[in-house]
Parts: sequence; C-alpha cells; structure tokens
Amino acid sequence: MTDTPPMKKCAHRTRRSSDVSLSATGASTPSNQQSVKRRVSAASSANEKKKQKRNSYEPKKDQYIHPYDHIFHWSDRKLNVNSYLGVKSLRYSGADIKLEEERIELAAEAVVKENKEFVDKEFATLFPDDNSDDSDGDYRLSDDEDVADDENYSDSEKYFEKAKYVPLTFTVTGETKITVPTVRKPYETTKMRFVEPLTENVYRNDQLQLTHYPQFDEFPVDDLDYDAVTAFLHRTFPNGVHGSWRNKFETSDEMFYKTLMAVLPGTKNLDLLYHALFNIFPSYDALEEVPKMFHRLHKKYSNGKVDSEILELLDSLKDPMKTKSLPYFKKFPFDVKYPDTRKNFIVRYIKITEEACSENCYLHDDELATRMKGFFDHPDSKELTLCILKSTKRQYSDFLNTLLMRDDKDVVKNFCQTAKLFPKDSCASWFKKLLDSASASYIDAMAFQQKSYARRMENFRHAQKEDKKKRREQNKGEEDKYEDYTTHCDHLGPCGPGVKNCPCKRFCTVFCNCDFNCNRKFPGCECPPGKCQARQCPCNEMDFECSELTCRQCLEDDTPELSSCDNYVMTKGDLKKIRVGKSSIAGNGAFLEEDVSKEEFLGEYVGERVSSEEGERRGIFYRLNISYTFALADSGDVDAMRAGNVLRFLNNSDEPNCYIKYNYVKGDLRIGFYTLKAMKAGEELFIDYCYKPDDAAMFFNVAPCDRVPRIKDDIPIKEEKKKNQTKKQKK
Ligand SMILES: C[S@@+](CC[C@H](N)C(=O)[O-])C[C@H]1O[C@@H](n2cnc3c(N)ncnc32)[C@H](O)[C@@H]1O
Repeated sequence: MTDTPPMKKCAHRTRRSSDVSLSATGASTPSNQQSVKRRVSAASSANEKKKQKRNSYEPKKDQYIHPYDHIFHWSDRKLNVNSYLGVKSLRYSGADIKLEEERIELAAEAVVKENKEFVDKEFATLFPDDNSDDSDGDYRLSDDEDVADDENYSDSEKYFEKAKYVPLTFTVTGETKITVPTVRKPYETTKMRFVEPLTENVYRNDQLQLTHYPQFDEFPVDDLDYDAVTAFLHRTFPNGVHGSWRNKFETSDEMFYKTLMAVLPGTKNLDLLYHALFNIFPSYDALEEVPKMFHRLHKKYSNGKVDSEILELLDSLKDPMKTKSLPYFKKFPFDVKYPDTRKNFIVRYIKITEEACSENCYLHDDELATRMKGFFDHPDSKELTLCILKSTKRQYSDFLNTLLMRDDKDVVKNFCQTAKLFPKDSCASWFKKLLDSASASYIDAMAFQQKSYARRMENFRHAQKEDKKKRREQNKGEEDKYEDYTTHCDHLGPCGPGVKNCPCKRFCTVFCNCDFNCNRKFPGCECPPGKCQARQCPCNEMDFECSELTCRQCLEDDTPELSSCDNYVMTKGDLKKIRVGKSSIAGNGAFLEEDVSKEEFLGEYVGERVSSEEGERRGIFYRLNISYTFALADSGDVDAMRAGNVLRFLNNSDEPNCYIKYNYVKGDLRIGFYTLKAMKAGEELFIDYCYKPDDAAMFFNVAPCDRVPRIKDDIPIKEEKKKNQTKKQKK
C-alpha cells in the first residue's frame, strides 16, 4: 500500500524499498480498516481543500493559463463555455440540480415517447394484420399479463416487497445514516476465473462506478449480509453501482443524444447540465467521461448536418481524458506522442489582425512592420511563421506560454487579446519580445547546438545538488521517495520545481518537451556496453533503465537476441522459463524450468497499472479472497488479479530466494524480480512480501471465508452459536 510503514524484514536490495510492498490492500484487519478510513478522510479533506481552491478560482491578469486549465472540470468554477452560450456562469445548489433534472426528464420522456411511437409504427407496417395471435411464434403479452406485469413490477417498492428484499436503512459506525437500494439474491452460477496473459503493464482508468453487483455466491460464506455488502459497495464507488439508482431511462445512445440536443438550447450552466444528466443516466459512464461521449455522439448522430456552434461548444469542453482526474491517461506512449521531443523550438503561426487594439498596438509600429516581413512565407500572406525557441527568457515565458501554448492550436488568431492580459508592457513591446524569441526558419532554429554530454551532466548534477539542499531544509532530512517521472513538461522557458508552468518535481527526462539543453534534464549515461550494472552508471544510480534516447554507447551493440547493456532488461521484456505448479506453501506457486545464477533477472511483475485509489477499491474485493496487487509508493499499483504473467504466482517466504528491484523504464516505475542465489530448474521461487504483521495474519493465516466482513455485525451469529452450544450442552 502506498503508505506502508517500514517493513518487518526485507530482502529487497532496492535502496528505497520501504516505499513499496506486495499490497494487502483492503485487508479487513481493524488497523487496516482504520488506515483505509484515515486515507479516505485525508483524501476527502484534501479534495475539499482542492474544491475550495477551485471554487475561488479567478484568473488573474498576467497569469499563465495552462492548456489543461481550460479543460472542463466538475465544479462550479466559472467556465468560458458558459459565456459562449451567452449566459453568465452560475453557481448551483441542490435545488438547481433538481430543477435541471426535471428539465432533462421532461425532454427524455418526450424522446422515449417519440421512440415508442416510431417503433409502434414500424410494427404496424411489419405486421399489418396482427391480432395478438401468437400461434405463429410471435409472442406478445395478453392484456391480462400486461396488467399483472404492471402491478407487480412497475413500482420498484412493490417489487421488492414481493421479493421480500426491502430497501434497508442503517447506521454505519461513526458515519451517516444511509439507505441501501436492495438487490435480489442472484441465482447460483458457476465460478469463472481466468487471467489474461500480459507481457507488459496495461494502464487502466479509475473505475468510479461499479459495473455490476458481484456474484454474491462467490463469497465463501453462507450467512453473508448482502445488504451490508451492498451498502459498503455504494460507499466505495463514488459514482455508485450501475443500474441501481435512478436509472429511469435505460436508453440507446441515439435516444440519449436526442435528449441532450433537446435540452442543450435552454442550458444555462453546463456543469449543472452534466451533473443532472449523470444523475438521471448513471449508466452513461462516469461523470468525467460524459463530455467526451457527447462529442462522439454528436459526430455519430448528427446525420452529416454538423452544427458548427455545437461543435465549437464541444471543442471548448475539451477532452477530459487529458485531465489529471484520470491519472493514467497521461501515460500513454508519450515517446510516440511527442516525436519532436529532442528539438529546441516550436512552430506557431500568428494571424495579423486588421484593426489595431490601441495606439500602442504592434500594427502601428514601423520598426516591427519591417521586421515582420522576414517571417512571412510569401508577400501576400496574412500569417507570420515563427520558430519559437523553448529556451526563452524567464521574463517572457509567462506571456509566451499564455499566447502560444493554449488550446494546442497552431494559429494565434488574436495577439492583442493576450497582450491585454499583460498590461505591464504594451502590445507592441510584447510583439517585439515574441520576435526576439523566434527564428523565421527551421534551419536557423536548429542551428542552436546541443551541449556536450559532459556539460549537460555537469549542469544536471549542479541543479540536483542545489535542489537537494533546498529539499533537505524543507523536509528536515526526510528520505527521498519514488516519484512519477511520466509528468513530462510542455512549456516555454526554464524548468524547475519553483516554476509555475513546469510539473516536473525532481528533474526533467528525455520525454519532457523542454529545450534539449535544459539544466534539469537527465542526460542518461555514457558507459561502455556491459558496465551499467555498477552504481557508477548515472542511469543505475537514478534507478532508471538505460534508454536508446539518451544512452548511446551501452546500447550500441544491442541486438534483439542479446542486449549489450545490462541495465535494459525490463525494456526488452526478458522472462526466464517459469511454470506454475502446486506450491509447497499455499495454493499455486512459481517453479523454475531452467538453471539460474545469482543476481539474475527473472522478469517483470506485470498487471493492470492502476492508481492507488483504484488499488484500494479493488482491495475491498480481494480481501474476500486473494490479492495480487503490488503497490508502487505514490505511483499507483500493479494488479495482476485479472491480467498478468507467471510471476504473479510467487508466494511469500521469510527465507526468500528472490528479491525485487524497482526501476524506471521510460520514466515509469516498474517491478523487476531477481534471484538472490544460484538455483536449479524445479526449485520453487519465493519473495518476501514485506507485509505488516496485520496483513500477514490476514492473508497468510486466515481462510478467505473468515475474512468476509459481517458489517451488519456479528452479534446475531454469535448469539445463534451460543444458543446452539447451550442446546448441545443440555443434551
Ligand atoms: C500473489 S498470490 C501468490 C499465488 C497464490 N498462492 C495462488 O495460488 O495464486 C498471493 C496470495 O497467496 C497466498 N500466500 C502467499 N504466500 C503465502 C504464505 N507464505 N502463507 C500463506 N498464504 C500465502 C495468500 O493468499 C496471498 O494473498
């Protein structure tokens, strides 16, 4: 788990292994429950703070606006999209949501009615002589059956009454009273388990809504309290359980789209609209995904008559996949996404406006008019082409970032508008600074040479030393933790933890989009082949696997069969021959199928790469059975429950023959398994899970059926047991 305290005894060779352990996430020991709660409450207070901060958001003049800041957030923060609709942004309350819901419900009812009429008409043409005779196999309910159906099933309360499962209200210790929507006990089904084989981690989103209730018969107890488990699930998933709440309108995509189009013209606040939509149609993905889906549906169902106003509106909503709310989306192959990473400039086009904004407008400046000529592609052009150097001066960077890094757009349509946001200088003066930072041709821009490796390494080490000093003062000597190096930066100007636009906390990597001479960019190593296992190798020192983007020499002789670099094993995806067999300790285990030597790489522990929060949620189910989750400090979890490789079968031992070492591969933290000694084929492999005593007691000594939480409480069961015992004694 993310905040696992120092482990009892750990054979890991990793220097900072205390950050990580095979997670016993969700184990139902009291201490663990408390820690989950603590984490939840800490997270919620942090969220509250974030929310407050967002609500008080007022873009200041002069403020750099990062592209992500324009992305739609689920808050009542003021958004440009509302001004597009010609109304002011509104803050909203519960009553506002209710009103909005009513508006949507009306529209949805109309769409459903229209659809029903359409279907009826279709049927009428298909079966013009139909007189409800089902003799030809076309079964239709008789009038009587229709009534019975209505009476028994249309009203959910009556339905539940009939089924003897009524909604239950109860108080969870120390928490608020909640009403639990009841579910019917599912039919008996056979268990189905399979694991998808993986060769590398796959990134998974947070699943904020549970897609379906679990098969309760999977839980190995007879007296399981279904209602309590249901309540627990509702508390665990922020967006509830699919289909269990107000899912009044189970509709098709098309009907959902029609409802949206019906309500959109009267919309005063998009935040509110989406919030209410989600309340009514919870089955339509998580809250964060609705805007994206809206875009997709519009493209699909507008029948070629794409409404440009709507599209513009949708564009302004942006793709929430890019936001930080879904932490792992940002990690998709950025080395492909940013192929220009190694270049030191960006290209932008500036549209020359027709009207001057003021007396000090750049359009009135003769000197600038002459300079501009050098940036036109041809004499009649109305757009300047600029190659802007990323290493622009700090004094200019706020302005240039706001002007050029917005909306991922290449063309700046209104220079004066941005200049107005920075009134400390005139429009003409900002334009001059823009031209100062740019070249007119790629060739000129490329002419800036990359500094030598030795120079870059020297700058890097110096910057790291300075940072470390500062951190030591701030953290009072606390040990460095593993960090997430996939937050690559993408801005102009210098980098660093104190710099507004730079998300890189510790240092930049080759995947960052900053200038190639950036002082904070890790330059890789220059070791000869086969020498990178030594701690003297800068990559090894940083727990980074060598990369062909930074390290030239060690990978020079690399072939698909044989790696010339010994710090490249996980990138290559090497895996020793290992089979699954009956363990000498518990359940299945992993056995060698070839001889290995000491300190040999066995393979990477792969699975679904999820956020720590998602790991916690999944852990709630795993505590009922078995856990395959590895926690990676603050970088999330690797869960091999549903997908993984053979290394998921390694059991725990206090005398392990393998150990774990964590390495960054392409900036992402990954788990490597290594041997502690030479071994022969046939031997079973073990690692030390580094569990806390509570977790060990839970997962190693307690049968799964005894781990099941009886939230409604144990008392009736205990009393039942006592009664039985006294009966027996009497006999
Ligand atoms: C990653 S799995 C290991 C493979 C597992 N034995 C199987 O059959 O799939 C971890 C689970 O194995 C079991 N386990 C591992 N080491 C154990 C040990 N030393 N004693 C008891 N159970 C153990 C626990 O149930 C634990 O949650």
